[in-house]
Amino acid sequence: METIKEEIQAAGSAEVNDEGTDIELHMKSFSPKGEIGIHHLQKIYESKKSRFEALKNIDLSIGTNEFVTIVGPSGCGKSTLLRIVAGLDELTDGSVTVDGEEVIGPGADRGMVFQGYTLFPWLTVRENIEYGPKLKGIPTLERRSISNYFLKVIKLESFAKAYPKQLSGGMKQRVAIARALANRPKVLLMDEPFGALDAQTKLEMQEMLLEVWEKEKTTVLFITHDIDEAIFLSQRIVVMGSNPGRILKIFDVKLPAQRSPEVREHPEFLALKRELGQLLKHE
Ligand SMILES: Nc1ncnc2c1ncn2[C@@H]1O[C@H](COP(=O)(O)OP(=O)(O)OP(=O)(O)O)[C@@H](O)[C@H]1O
Repeated sequence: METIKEEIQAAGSAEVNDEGTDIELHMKSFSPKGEIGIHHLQKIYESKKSRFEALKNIDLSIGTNEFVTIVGPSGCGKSTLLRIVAGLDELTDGSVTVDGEEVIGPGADRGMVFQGYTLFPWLTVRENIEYGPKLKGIPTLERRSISNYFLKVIKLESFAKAYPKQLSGGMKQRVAIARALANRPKVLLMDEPFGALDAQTKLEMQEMLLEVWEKEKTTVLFITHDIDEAIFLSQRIVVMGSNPGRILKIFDVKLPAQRSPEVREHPEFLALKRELGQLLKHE
């Protein structure tokens, strides 16, 4: 076992306890940054017959380990913006940077979680989590320590060998989050990840996501239609309007950093909910 311990510690990212039975991954060697810069971004969808300005003059800076949520009416360009930050869509003008480096395509520094369950059905939960690290050529032993760590974080250790079809919707999304995080992204991009879940599961997932975010120190850019969800999760909320897609207003969420379920009754929560509701009603 000593050999395993040495091998993992040499990799600089994990430690084995004294018994050597439980491989525990630590974040020592992991120094996340994840500053996102969106500068004068414009996106035009153009075909022979039509021209549609989906995003106009978007300027937004998101700091390291910040949790920012975008809300706005359907079609205002939220997903387009997120996909451009992910490098999945091309921008027309302006630029997007992560830690000062221009985004020119998808990269392991940005993890993505969508509403649809995008797990590989032919792989087990553990194999899904280990998929990214395996692609990167991370050795089996280290991959195992990564999946052990994230199985614990998402509280699905006993489902390591299960296949996606054996999981509930909430469990699948937990695995999707773990799979994205296993790549050690600096930025987690989430497009309505809890949109398809029932109300109770959604609340549980929100709490779990905040726990994970506090542990992992990743920057999160999150999209939702749900104002309560936006306020509960975020440090800042970006409200977008449509035609063309643009930023209307950015709100600081002045709630305690530690978000317990009771925070939903906080006067600041209720006041912000009213203000956001009013703003979105006119969009
Ligand atoms: N490939 C495309 N070609 C042309 N127009 C597109 C394309 N993709 C998106 N659009 C248009 O761009 C606009 C923004 O779409 P987007 O999906 O980003 O909005 P959204 O705010 O995420 O909407 P929703 O909340 O309904 O998911 C919409 O009007 C959409 O029809």
